[in-house]
Amino acid sequence: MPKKNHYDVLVIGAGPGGEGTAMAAAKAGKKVGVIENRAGVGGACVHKGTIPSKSLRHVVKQVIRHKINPLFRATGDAHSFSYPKILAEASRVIPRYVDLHTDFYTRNRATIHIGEASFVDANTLSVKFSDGAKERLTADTIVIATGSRPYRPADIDFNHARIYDSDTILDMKHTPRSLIIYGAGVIGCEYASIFSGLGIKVDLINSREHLLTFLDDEICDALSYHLRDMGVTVRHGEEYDSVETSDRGVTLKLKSGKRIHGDALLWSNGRTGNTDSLALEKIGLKADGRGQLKVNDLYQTDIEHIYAVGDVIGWPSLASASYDQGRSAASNILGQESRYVSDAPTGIYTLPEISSIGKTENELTAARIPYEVGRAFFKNTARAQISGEKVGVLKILFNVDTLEILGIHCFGAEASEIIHIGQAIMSQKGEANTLAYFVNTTFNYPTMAEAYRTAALDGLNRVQKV
Ligand SMILES: Cc1cc2nc3c(=O)[nH]c(=O)nc-3n(C[C@H](O)[C@H](O)[C@H](O)COP(=O)(O)OP(=O)(O)OC[C@H]3O[C@@H](n4cnc5c(N)ncnc54)[C@H](O)[C@@H]3O)c2cc1C
Ligand SMILES: NC(=O)c1ccc[n+]([C@@H]2O[C@H](COP(=O)([O-])OP(=O)(O)OC[C@H]3O[C@@H](n4cnc5c(N)ncnc54)[C@H](O)[C@@H]3O)[C@@H](O)[C@H]2O)c1
Repeated sequence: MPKKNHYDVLVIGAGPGGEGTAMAAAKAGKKVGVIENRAGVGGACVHKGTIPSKSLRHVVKQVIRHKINPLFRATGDAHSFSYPKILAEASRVIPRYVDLHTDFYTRNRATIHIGEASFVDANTLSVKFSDGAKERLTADTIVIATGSRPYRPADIDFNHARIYDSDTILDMKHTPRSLIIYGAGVIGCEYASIFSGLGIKVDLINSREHLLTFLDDEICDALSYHLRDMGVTVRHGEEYDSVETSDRGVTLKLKSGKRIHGDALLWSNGRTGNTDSLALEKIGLKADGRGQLKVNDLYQTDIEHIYAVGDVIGWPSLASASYDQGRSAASNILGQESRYVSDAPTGIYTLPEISSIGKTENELTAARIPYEVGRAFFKNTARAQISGEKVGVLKILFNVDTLEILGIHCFGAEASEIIHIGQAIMSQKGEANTLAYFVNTTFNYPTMAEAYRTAALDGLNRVQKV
């Protein structure tokens, strides 16, 4: 094998997981190669997932403001914003992001090979290029960061012009009047917000009994209320039976006998790990039924020098966690101390957004931990009064005896930013993590962070001894 084709570390996939690994290993002086089967770096995160959906949401938020703000309403007709137009605006961020991150690889001398990787043996990968040519690369260590893609049941015709998943919805060329979303997980709820925000009638079909069951009940209820308030019809406990299509639309038949009609269908019911093209059988590794790989706390697969990070290992399947898992895998490869990523906060970009960290009320009750709740409603903060973003609440759950903060749950504007203040305090050891911080520290005013002080005072008032 020519020396130029041998690497210390070879990474498959240039999404957040692959980038985190590649950057950390390259900075430590390792010779790093990255194999990526898309034309540009960034992974599904940049091309199909986090970045386009958040950018789309950002533009939709601007449209909503435009529609409701009397100052702008007089200047034009907000209804002329079609989905393709909004998509075009939102998509501008992608090439900028790809250029920026390509530079990161180049500056750190990590070589990118654009092609499809598959195993030849446990130290050799074959790369198939778009023209059919192949090249072999070898490495001491290999990191699988191949991510995931939408799960597509065999009985749904995803080639039909009216049926989309979260990848293909980013190519939709028309503005439907009504949209059925099947699957009310994070992706389903975020897109329900986006499309209802555009004035499109949305039917959100959930196979479970509540939305996003991992959230605190109160936050779940608030999300349901606000989705319905935006015109989304939410149906729980429903399972699809079949999908019928015509040139004009889609009918989703449910096992309960209901027939839901829509101009288009967005299927967002789970994802599959990208492992089927890796020829894992050549090295004796096996993915589970969802295409995911099992790893230990060091992100090693059953083969010591083959690691896996990101969506391909399943939970929590977040860009934030994937990047840090990649950095941790690199630390392990380098023989340094590393962190198993188990503390990622939840950030859900519905309208309004949701963020949380730590335990929910249900979890604390089940564990018989004596806790109390301190709440602050955004409508009572000066900053929310000024910005007009008055919907929202910050909840702090704390131990009644020690005042230790056990969980923070936030619903409303900038929730995913605000959460980090609480996260920083919760990560302190011992007495440094108490409610007292928020009442004994002066914060900028007017800010949304004021909600922490209000919630802490509310909580303390509840535990004052009589
Ligand atoms: C609609 C949507 C919205 C999301 N929003 C958020 C959010 O707001 N916040 C958040 O934290 N997370 C969000 N996520 C999740 C986030 O995008 C993923 O967790 C993240 O992309 C996972 O990173 P990764 O590096 O594991 O994989 P990916 O980003 O999927 O990258 C893996 C790359 O490897 C490539 N690849 C696969 N197989 C091969 C092969 N054999 N050879 C070469 N290359 C290969 C893939 O094509 C891909 O480009 C969202 C996801 C979706 C779908
Ligand atoms: N803001 C964010 O952080 C964000 C946004 C979008 C997506 N994501 C990530 O993408 C991942 C995929 O999102 P999603 O909405 O496609 O899927 P999801 O895992 O949230 O679930 C979507 C739906 O699929 C079904 N489902 C999922 N797993 C199932 C199982 N094991 N058994 C039965 N039914 C199951 C459920 O009906 C659920 O309503 C999420 O796990 C999330 O981490 C994150």
